[in-house]
Amino acid sequence: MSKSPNLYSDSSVDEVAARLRKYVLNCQKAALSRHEKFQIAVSGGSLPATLSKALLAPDDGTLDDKPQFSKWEIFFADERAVPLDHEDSNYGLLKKDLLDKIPPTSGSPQVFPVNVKMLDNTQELADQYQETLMSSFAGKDSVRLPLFDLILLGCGPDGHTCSLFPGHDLLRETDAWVAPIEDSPKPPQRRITLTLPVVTHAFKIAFVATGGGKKDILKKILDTDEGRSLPCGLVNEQAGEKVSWFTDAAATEGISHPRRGSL
Ligand SMILES: O=C(O)[C@H](O)[C@@H](O)[C@H](O)[C@H](O)COP(=O)(O)O
Repeated sequence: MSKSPNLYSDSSVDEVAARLRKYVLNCQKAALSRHEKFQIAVSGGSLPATLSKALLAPDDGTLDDKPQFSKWEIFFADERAVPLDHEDSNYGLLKKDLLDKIPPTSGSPQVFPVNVKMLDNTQELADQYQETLMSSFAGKDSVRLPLFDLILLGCGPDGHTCSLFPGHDLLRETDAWVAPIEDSPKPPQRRITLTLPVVTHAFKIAFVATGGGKKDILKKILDTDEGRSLPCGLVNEQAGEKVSWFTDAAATEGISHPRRGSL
């Protein structure tokens, strides 16, 4: 069993964003030294806004403090089966919150949205996205699982993450890298998602959860046995110290998690 996840709790969202920036840039540095690119996956929800706050803050002038966006490959940890300009699209959200705001001088990331020609069939949408991952991660070699440098996730009030929901059959998926879901309890119902083995295989996994609305679920996930079987709890259990939680004081009130890391 791997060690516990790291838990960082700051007093404000601005401080969470500052810490997240440092963490993402550390991950970027490690990734660039491994393979000269930075391959990440991001979810929807409130994450893109916090990520934008983190990454678009002024840098300190050193290379280590600059997002080198031209070396980034951005994939989606989950996506809704809607057109890219639809208000429910995670791509659309990331575009609005982050991509459109990156100054031209900072370079442009390569972004991998879903193939909108497949929106009518979520199985095909998932299969196509898996093909996209295969060509980006496998090259000519066949790999068992894609190895993301970093996966950035949110945590839902029921403990879901990506579009992996508590008690859903998808949590038992072991073959597919990307799977369809047609009965998401969080609207819209039709989505695709990275599967649990892909998430836990990543080099690093970061959860960003802020605000008093996350307090009860974070306590459950981080402090109770029941929470271990929730999707976020499963990621914690299976990926251990590769996981870091970026939270604020409102979200962690009353938590007695054993390892409050410092970064
Ligand atoms: O597309 C989605 O619905 C998300 O990827 C989902 O997993 C989200 O990250 C959580 O629901 C947390 O959302 P909030 O950060 O808005 O609470």
